[in-house]
Amino acid sequence: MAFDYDTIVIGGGPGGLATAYALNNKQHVLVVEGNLWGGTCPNFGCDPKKMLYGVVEAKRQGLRYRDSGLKTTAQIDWPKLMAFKKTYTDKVPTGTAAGLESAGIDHLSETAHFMDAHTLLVGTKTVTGNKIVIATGATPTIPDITGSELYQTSTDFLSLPKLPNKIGFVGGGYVAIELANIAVEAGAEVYVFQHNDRLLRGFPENETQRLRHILAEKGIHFHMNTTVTALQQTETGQVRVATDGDASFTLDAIFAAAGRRPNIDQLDLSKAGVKAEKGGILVDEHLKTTADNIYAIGDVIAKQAPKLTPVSGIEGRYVASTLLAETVEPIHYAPIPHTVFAGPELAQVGVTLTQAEQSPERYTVRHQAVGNWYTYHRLQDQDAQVTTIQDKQSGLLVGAVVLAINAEELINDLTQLITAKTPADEIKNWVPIYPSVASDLGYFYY
Ligand SMILES: Cc1cc2nc3c(=O)[nH]c(=O)nc-3n(C[C@H](O)[C@H](O)[C@H](O)COP(=O)(O)OP(=O)(O)OC[C@H]3O[C@@H](n4cnc5c(N)ncnc54)[C@H](O)[C@@H]3O)c2cc1C
Ligand SMILES: NC(=O)c1ccc[n+]([C@@H]2O[C@H](COP(=O)([O-])OP(=O)(O)OC[C@H]3O[C@@H](n4cnc5c(N)ncnc54)[C@H](O)[C@@H]3O)[C@@H](O)[C@H]2O)c1
Repeated sequence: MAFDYDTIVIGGGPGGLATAYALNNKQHVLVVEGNLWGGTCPNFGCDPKKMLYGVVEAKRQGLRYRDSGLKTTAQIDWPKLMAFKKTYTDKVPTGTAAGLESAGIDHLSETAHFMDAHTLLVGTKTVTGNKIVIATGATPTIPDITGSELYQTSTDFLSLPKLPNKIGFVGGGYVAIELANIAVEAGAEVYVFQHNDRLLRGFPENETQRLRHILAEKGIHFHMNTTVTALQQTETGQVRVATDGDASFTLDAIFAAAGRRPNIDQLDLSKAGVKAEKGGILVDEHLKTTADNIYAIGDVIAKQAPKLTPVSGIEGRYVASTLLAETVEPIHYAPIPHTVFAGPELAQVGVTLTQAEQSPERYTVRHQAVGNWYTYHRLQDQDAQVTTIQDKQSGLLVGAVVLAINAEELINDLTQLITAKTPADEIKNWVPIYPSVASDLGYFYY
């Protein structure tokens, strides 16, 4: 049977675009996007978030330097901050579509629905593909409670024309912590409601508690072991937030940050024989779904790997090389660093602290309070902490946790050492800029 396309990619985010560009010029490819070209990350995720974070963190750095010769009364002008964000985000959808156009990749701005394993309804058009790659990402989960229509999401937060005075976040994960930090730094009164006693699960508890303490000192009110049970609009347009405890709260806005669910509602997966569970589309170690000709990648799949932009890209390029018969190997993930941008940042990579503590015969764990080291003293980051995990037999670095200003940079450098399996004596011959984050690297390696 002749198909319209060799491969159709559903979703024009980091994963789908990586697939399409890797297949381009080798296959006849179509990409379909039902909302904004570029997907979550550049339109309502990582990129706009970090533009806001960069500015509020500059204000915070000013405060850190207040006893170091910097006189500052910096304040955040929210409308101008939003305008700054829009200087980047406004151009993303058109710029992304223009990039596809100039690369000669066919693309349709419509939502796709399966009709069968090879056929999609895209708007009013029917298109067929030999292979199909699902890269439809994820969307915020809205807790199912009375008044849930009053919840806003991270997408709304990142476009707020005016910063509300009193803001609540439900959830204690990446989104809640990062946005709560931006909101409190920008001058809002901020409440975080977490249904259990653990923030940022997946990161070591000691570090998450330190971070919570730092954020509480900035003014964030943490309500742990608190479940929000109902929301109600007040006559003045505020939101009354009822909880399972004694307290209730009247806020100007409340945001659901209770995780993200896979974008599969519109796909009609059953018509194509593709199976999914709560965490996402089921795939094998080649990222093939339960239908033989259909693959799935990125945030939409059920997986152990973190749901992050670079991971979607890796999976997109991997599936492309599978489709081009360039590889028959199962997907392999290099160590994946992740960071919570919360002023300071909490970052980790590789073997986790829990894994290391469970196998003391295998790993050496070193916790270092580095606040008095030159780098962190200069930055006035007295709380900085670095934990390294080394393999006892080889002496190689295999994991790290960093809670510090610029943790993203240090964790990137440590990731490089872990990935390249760089031994300590090789670092000694390496000449980084001094003084810099990289010039500390040797001190983390024994
Ligand atoms: C607030 C926030 C901050 C984040 N910060 C970071 C960060 O700092 N670093 C990081 O690495 N990650 C971050 N992430 C996660 C990151 O955004 C995602 O991991 C990444 O965007 C996933 O890429 P994807 O291509 O798999 O999915 P997406 O980017 O979600 O793209 C999927 C696309 O598919 C489209 N689509 C869905 N259904 C259909 C359909 N039926 N037909 C056609 N198109 C469809 C969607 O409209 C969307 O554009 C953040 C996420 C959020 C929400
Ligand atoms: N810096 C980054 O890399 C970054 C930033 C933002 C988002 N992300 C990605 O986006 C994903 C989603 O982030 P997220 O913060 O929405 O999810 P998350 O999974 O990180 O955290 C969800 C939080 O909500 C809580 N929760 C779950 N169900 C709840 C309920 N019914 N009521 C109240 N609380 C509930 C959980 O205990 C958890 O604390 C992340 O896991 C990550 O993959 C990454």
